[in-house]
Amino acid sequence: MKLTVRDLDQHYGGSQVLRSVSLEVEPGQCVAVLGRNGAGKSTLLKCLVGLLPVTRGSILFDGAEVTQSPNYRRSRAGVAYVPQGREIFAELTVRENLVVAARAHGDAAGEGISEAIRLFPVLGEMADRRGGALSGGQQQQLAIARALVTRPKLIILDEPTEGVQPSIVQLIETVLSGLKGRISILLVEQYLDFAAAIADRFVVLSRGQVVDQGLRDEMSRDRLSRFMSV
Ligand SMILES: Nc1ncnc2c1ncn2[C@@H]1O[C@H](COP(=O)(O)OP(=O)(O)OP(=O)(O)O)[C@@H](O)[C@H]1O
Repeated sequence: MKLTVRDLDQHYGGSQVLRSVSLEVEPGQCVAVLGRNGAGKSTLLKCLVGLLPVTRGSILFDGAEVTQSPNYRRSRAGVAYVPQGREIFAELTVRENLVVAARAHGDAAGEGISEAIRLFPVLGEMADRRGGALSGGQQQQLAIARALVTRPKLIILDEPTEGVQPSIVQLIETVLSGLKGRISILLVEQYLDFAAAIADRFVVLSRGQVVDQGLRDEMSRDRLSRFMSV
């Protein structure tokens, strides 16, 4: 799926958080949005998936306008979202978390579930454990798996490495790299090494504006780190 974002503005009450944000994710490409805390990265993702209204601009999936479409319709169109903080169902088991997501997308047979467990084997081992009993890294794997069982065309992830140990960061990197080409990926990330390992392009946000963007290989670490927290 191709994602096109044009001149997006967003306000929380009187304060403007996004300022004329434009970006594109080509089919099968991975784009990483970088920027300091409070730059507006999470707000941008929530606007794209329909969890926050925009005040101006447009969002297109494969050229079709979805700017006013509700979240469920964007999800049906093939967009999956992995929010910051994971938001898995803590009281449901790992299997139930996956089944709920699969059923919501008409995949009652759960073929997507077997595939997700193949990618994240620990979820098979923990299938009967409550989501809330998993470690942070296991919950992140579950959150990504839950997005993948919907068989998305575009997956949008908000800081997937936050609070996750290095070996799991490596696994997530491998999984996302393997999906690239088939699925478009938009990710918000503070961890530059991880972003650099999988992203084809970087978009840098500062105070709600795109201040820099380009192909990964064109953007030096110095150029990027001017707009990062570290
Ligand atoms: N619900 C809200 N109501 C009012 N202002 C908000 C709300 N959520 C976020 N903001 C403000 O919007 C701005 C952008 O926040 P956002 O969470 O999008 O930034 P971010 O780049 O994702 O930062 P972080 O990395 O800390 O998540 C911040 O100034 C924040 O205080």
